[in-house]
Amino acid sequence: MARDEVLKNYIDGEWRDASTGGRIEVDNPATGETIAIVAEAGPEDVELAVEAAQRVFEERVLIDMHPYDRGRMLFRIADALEARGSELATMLCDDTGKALNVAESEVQTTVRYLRYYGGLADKHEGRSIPRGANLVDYTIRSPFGVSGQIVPWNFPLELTARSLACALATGNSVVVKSPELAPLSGIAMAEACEVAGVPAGAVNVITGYGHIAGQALIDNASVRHLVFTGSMATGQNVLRAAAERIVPCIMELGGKSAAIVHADANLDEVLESIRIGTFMNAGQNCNGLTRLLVDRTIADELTDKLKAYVKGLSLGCGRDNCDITPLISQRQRSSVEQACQTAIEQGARLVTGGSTVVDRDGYFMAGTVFADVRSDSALFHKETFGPVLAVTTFDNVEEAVNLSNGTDQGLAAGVFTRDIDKALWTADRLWAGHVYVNGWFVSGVETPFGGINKSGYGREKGVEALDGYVQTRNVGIKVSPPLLS
Ligand SMILES: NC(=O)c1ccc[n+]([C@@H]2O[C@H](COP(=O)([O-])OP(=O)(O)OC[C@H]3O[C@@H](n4cnc5c(N)ncnc54)[C@H](O)[C@@H]3O)[C@@H](O)[C@H]2O)c1
Ligand SMILES: C[N+](C)(C)CC=O
Repeated sequence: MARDEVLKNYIDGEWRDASTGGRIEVDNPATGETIAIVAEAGPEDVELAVEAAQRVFEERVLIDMHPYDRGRMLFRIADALEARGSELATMLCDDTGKALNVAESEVQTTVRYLRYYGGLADKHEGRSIPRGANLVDYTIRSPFGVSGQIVPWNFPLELTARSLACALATGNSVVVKSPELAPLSGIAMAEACEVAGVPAGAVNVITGYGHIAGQALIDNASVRHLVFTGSMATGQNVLRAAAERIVPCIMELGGKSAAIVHADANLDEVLESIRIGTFMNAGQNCNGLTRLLVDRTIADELTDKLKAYVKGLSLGCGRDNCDITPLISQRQRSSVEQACQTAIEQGARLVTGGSTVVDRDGYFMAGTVFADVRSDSALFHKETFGPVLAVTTFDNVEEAVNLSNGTDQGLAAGVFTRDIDKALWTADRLWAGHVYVNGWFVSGVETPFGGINKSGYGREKGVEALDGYVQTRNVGIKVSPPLLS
């Protein structure tokens, strides 16, 4: 792409400039340099996109397609993305700042979501309900219509695929609002849909700011289903708009997930989980390992190990596959720095890091560990979304579970122990959508994902996700006995 080319919105099968003529400059978080310019969609563009999606729904284009063919359409989108795999991984690296190996894995996960739900498209069945001799009764699992999908910047390609695949598999049409900080994945997804022959208007992708294009999407009367993945504050705003129109929502919000480390844990496994759970993608992971709850008897030993381990992690550009890559923006880095400052003011002990990296361009922040983090402090409760770990000690299993459950969120939780009884007892009591035992992020596209409490509701991933994209309707038929001659 030429640097001054403005990348367009994909609406009704066509590439369109923004009606406002507005544009958004996209920068590389590792350098601060502009890498692309995208059209800034306004309310008029959103209206056009929703109209196109609504027409597809009213004309029953996807509903009447054989589910097997909807599945094959998803396979073709997957093929189109896979064919550009290494190019897309590099794009993700530059657009979000993440490490190339993380970006490669995101592309693979994206392809797997599309194939997984493609395979399920003809298996999401209704049921027949026995009601006696003179009645036939069955259910139909119908799409909602236009699904408005709002995507965050931390995993923009796989999170676009995750919701879009479920929506198309079940016959909904889609308008995706890509994140303004990392909009290139949405464009790549639209390009793949075009290559795959997705009917015009079935998938529309707009790039624009949340408070303008996002707001116009959630307020649009024809949008009958919302999927929001992002922060709690924006999620509450989405819910208010949805409440006005009684629109169902899938809410995938943030977390403050804790790992419990018992005295018998394999500490090397714990450190490896911290490398990926806390520091991968600069800690910008909704289900990241952000709090470490450690048995007091091993707290000093583990904190010393942690200090050496985190200092030894490589920091640098995503293209060099470093462990700690830049944050998405200067604003995000300032917010993380502020959280560190508050932690110190509230009595936490800085073990390592805590500051921005000043000797290079980009939005880098050192890998940071705080010990003695009090359970009433902001660092214990508030999502930081940066490379920061908060360590707190416990004296017994009940206290560990209470500390883990002691925030108003509940996306993920973990336990490290060699004792299977202790692991199962704890897993049962950890109030979170996911419990990881002896390894962080041990889940896949086929395992259901979602929050408890203020981390949201509804499930993405796994077979369960499809249920959130359909409404069950019932047909009851009175059968009259035939006239006997
Ligand atoms: N649970 C999950 O699956 C999951 C996955 C990834 C990220 N997250 C969460 O996302 C957050 C980070 O992402 P973020 O900073 O992009 O979140 P964000 O809430 O700032 O933005 C998310 C999306 O919402 C849009 N938006 C902003 N204001 C809007 C408005 N008024 N109306 C409609 N849309 C609007 C943005 O443009 C963006 O596309 C973290 O809290 C993280 O935990 C959750
Ligand atoms: C997309 N995921 C689940 C890997 C990390 C969420 O931010």
